[in-house]
Amino acid sequence: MIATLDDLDVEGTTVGVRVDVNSPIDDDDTLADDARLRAHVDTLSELLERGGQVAVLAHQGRPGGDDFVSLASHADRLSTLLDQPVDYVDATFSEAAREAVRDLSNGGCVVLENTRFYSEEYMEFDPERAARTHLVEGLEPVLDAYVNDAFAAAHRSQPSLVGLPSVLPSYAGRVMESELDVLGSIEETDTPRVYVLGGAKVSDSIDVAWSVLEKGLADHVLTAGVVGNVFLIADGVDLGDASSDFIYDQGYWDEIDRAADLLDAYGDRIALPRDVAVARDDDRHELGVNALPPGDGEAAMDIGNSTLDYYRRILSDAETVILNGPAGVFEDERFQTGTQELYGVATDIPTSIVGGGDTAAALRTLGVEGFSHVSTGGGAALRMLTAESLPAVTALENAPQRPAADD
Ligand SMILES: Nc1ncnc2c1ncn2[C@@H]1O[C@H](COP(=O)(O)OP(=O)(O)OP(=O)(O)O)[C@@H](O)[C@H]1O
Ligand SMILES: O=C(O)[C@H](O)COP(=O)(O)O
Repeated sequence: MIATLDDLDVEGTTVGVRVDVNSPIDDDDTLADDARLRAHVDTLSELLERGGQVAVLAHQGRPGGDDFVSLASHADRLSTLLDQPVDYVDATFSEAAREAVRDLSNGGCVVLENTRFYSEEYMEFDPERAARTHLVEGLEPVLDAYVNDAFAAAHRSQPSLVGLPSVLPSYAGRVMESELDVLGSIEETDTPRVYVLGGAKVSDSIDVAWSVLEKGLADHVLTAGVVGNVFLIADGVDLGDASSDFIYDQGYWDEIDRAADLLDAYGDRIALPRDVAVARDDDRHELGVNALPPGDGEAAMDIGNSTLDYYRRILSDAETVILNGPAGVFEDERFQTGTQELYGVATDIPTSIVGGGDTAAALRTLGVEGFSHVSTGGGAALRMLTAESLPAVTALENAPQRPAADD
């Protein structure tokens, strides 16, 4: 049983709130998209309005990446979204950070620096060991409680996610609560239930497919994106060198055998693309699977129209659809059709659940809306779809005793 904000006596309490605001970043190292920040506004404003002091903890990017930047511009944006001053301190658990937290008055909010600027926060620990990291030992003395709202990072066992809840009374924020509610009860949704697996996380998607087919949760699995390409190769289709090299370079070559095993075991419930789109003379050009391989240097970048017709027919009977990952390279407008159309069909299904940070961003760009639930999580949502436990959620379940709620 996980405690929520309803169980927390907030007035006068200093709360460390872990959010996931890992976002696209512009060339000047500032925030390019605030969707993930907006998702956490309810949790943060509730805590502030109920008289708490809030220290926000988050990561941005991965070491070495162009998006591995400070949270200064996130704090600026948060100030606008919360309509109140939000301090920022370029420290996470040092004396400077503790001082900034101690200085908070009731209803005050400070954003601490990118947790991953410190190496421990990019390592995986068990909760007991995570509790003895510098981040946890540095912050614990100035916090009364911990709230985890970072569902999208809940598959990581890093100190700010599993260490702090080992030593502080801990609660799920509103985002975490709603994600666990929806993604944790998929087996109760109406059938026929269809899973659409696209995007580029091939191993994770094959794990999900195994799990939902084996457990009888999926009436159909539709494949698209790089996942669909791997299944086509597993089915004996020659996709040409460009797509094959891409799959090899991404480290997914071994997944072809796993996809073939899955087709052997559950082929009657797995749908494969019937055509693909490639770039030819700078335009989109569709090729039926029978016309493959494509020309030299041409890669399968999207699903084509006959695949869309085929998938539309399967989806027309569905009561529930769960989608993860785009159907094609949506960043290139020639290859947006698959994602736009397929996800568009899904909005007409009574229960439609979408996972994936990139996917959610793509859908906003493409103007596709009207889903029952759009998850903030990519890897975390996929992991949850396999019914595996998430370390940060387990840490909340095992968190220490808490003070009683105010009502
Ligand atoms: N046929 C294809 N060939 C190459 N790349 C593709 C293809 N189809 C989709 N992609 C790429 O897949 C990427 C998104 O896949 P991913 O699985 O990471 O999505 P996601 O789960 O929504 O993302 P996130 O990790 O942000 O949660 C996009 O960058 C898109 O260009
Ligand atoms: O964007 C995400 O999926 C989360 O913020 C987790 O990021 P990570 O994959 O770098 O741990």
